[in-house]
This record gives sequence, C-alpha cells and structure tokens, in this order.
Amino acid sequence: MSVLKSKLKVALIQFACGLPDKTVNFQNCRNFVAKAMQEQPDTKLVVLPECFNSVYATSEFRKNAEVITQSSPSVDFLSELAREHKVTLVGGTIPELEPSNNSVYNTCLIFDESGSLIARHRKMHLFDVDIPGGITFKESDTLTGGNSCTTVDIPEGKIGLGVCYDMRFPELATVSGRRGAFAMVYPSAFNTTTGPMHWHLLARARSIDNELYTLLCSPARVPGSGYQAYGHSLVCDPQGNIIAEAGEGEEIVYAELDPAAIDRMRRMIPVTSQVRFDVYHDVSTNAK
Ligand SMILES: NC(=O)CCC(=O)C(=O)O
Repeated sequence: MSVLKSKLKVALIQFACGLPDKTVNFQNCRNFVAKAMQEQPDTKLVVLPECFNSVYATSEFRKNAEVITQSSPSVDFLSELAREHKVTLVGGTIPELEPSNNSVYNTCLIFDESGSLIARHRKMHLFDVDIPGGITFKESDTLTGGNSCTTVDIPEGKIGLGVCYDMRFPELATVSGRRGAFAMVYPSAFNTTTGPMHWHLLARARSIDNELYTLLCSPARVPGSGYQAYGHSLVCDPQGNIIAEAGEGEEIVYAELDPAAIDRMRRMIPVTSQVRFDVYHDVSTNAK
C-alpha cells in the first residue's frame, strides 16, 4: 500500500497577502480560494503562504499575534474556509501568542474538511541571516522557535509540515518521511536574494532525500513592499521534477499528486529502505 492512498489534487494560493489590514487579507484570501475551487472543484488540499494575513516583519509579529482559541479571528476564518469548501487546509502561518510564556511563534494551523483544527506547527528554525548586499533579517528578535516536528493524518495519508526556513534543515523532512508522510508542505516566504539561490534546489533536495512530494507556497511579490517575496510557489515530485510552478505575481498553482510516482521512485532507487538510521546516531547526539 502506497503512503499516498489515492490521487490528490492540490492548490497553492500565491496571493498578495501581508497587507497591513487583516480583514483585507482575509477577503483576498477568501476570493482566491473560491476561484481555485471553481477552477478545480476536485481539489482536496489547499495551501496558503507564510504570514498569510499580516506583514512579514519583525516589528509586526507581536502586534498581529493571536492566541489560538476557537474564537480567534484567524482560527474562525480558516475553519470556515475549510468547512465551506470541504478541503484540508494548510492555513499558511500567523503570528501566535502563547499566553503561558508570552512568546510569539510563527505558526501553521491545519484544518480538516469539517473545519476542525487538527494540527499546529510552530516554525522550528528561525530565519536569522545577514547577507551583505542582500538581506538582513532576524526573526529571533521577536519570535521563539517551536520544538516539535509535525506530521498530520489527512484522508489521503500523512503530510509533514515545515515553515519556510525549516526547509533548509533536512532532518525535519526526514522525520516526517520516516513517519510515513507522502508530502512535505511548507508555507513560505523566501525573498529576492535567497530565492534565486536556493528555492528550487531545496524543494528538489527534500523530495529526493525522502522520495516524496514537496509543496512550497509563497506570497506573491508586491512591488514597493518592505519584504520582497520570491513567489514561485511550486510542487516538486518524488523524483525531483518541478511539476507545477507560479511566476512572481498572484497565481494559483494546481497539481495532482499520484501514488504511482512515489511507488515508482521508491522501487527504482530504494533509498527509503536502504537508509542506515542504525549508524547515524551522531546527528542527534552531538558527538565530537
Ligand atoms: N521566511 C523565511 O523563513 C525566509 C527563509 C529564506 O528566505 C531562506 O533563504 O531560507
């Protein structure tokens, strides 16, 4: 039995999110998802970008953060969206305020087709970089990193979650692959410095490492905005081929995931069964 139980149609919603007004982002998001469902009514998995309803900037995270309860605006919105269209919804990310320690996380919420919140992934690896002539960004100025790998069961099988910079850390995807995921899903927001360097390579690497699908969903690029998102939302198959990709502007990426593509790859080059987890202890034990 394949890790993917049946063919699965997915839609990645690359829209111009991250405007200062949350309600405008909600409305634009709602319109795009409705368009996707009209164009591809068989879609069963919808993915939104990182920071889908607020500005992606360290100065903004705390201001826009929500405590996750049934009545928080983003939970209410995403739940309703998933229920209305009867889809599994990987709801991009939002800044999440954790009242127990007053920390803010960059959090992805996942809803099933009845609108129930079935999982949350807190971005584990914070985007702290300083690239001369390129970009300087320090998420850890205001965000805290999550501490767990997230996989979630949906009707077609299991998906693994990561948020943007998380995709640079192969171990996270490997954990999900090992748990039986058929896809890694990364709500993301690369930029015009690191996007051209590594976006496609990372998607292809994660797919080939684990012989599964990789889905990257970015915001559309908004000329003149503070953070220039790379765009290029894409779906990469288990062989490392990019089978669907957006440009830089607003666009919906559609693809059909096929169990046969996973099974064929795993038969031809069986790395998922040849892998030597019995000898890699140093990876997690920090051995000298
Ligand atoms: N939002 C992010 O985590 C950006 C990550 C990124 O651009 C990268 O190069 O990694």
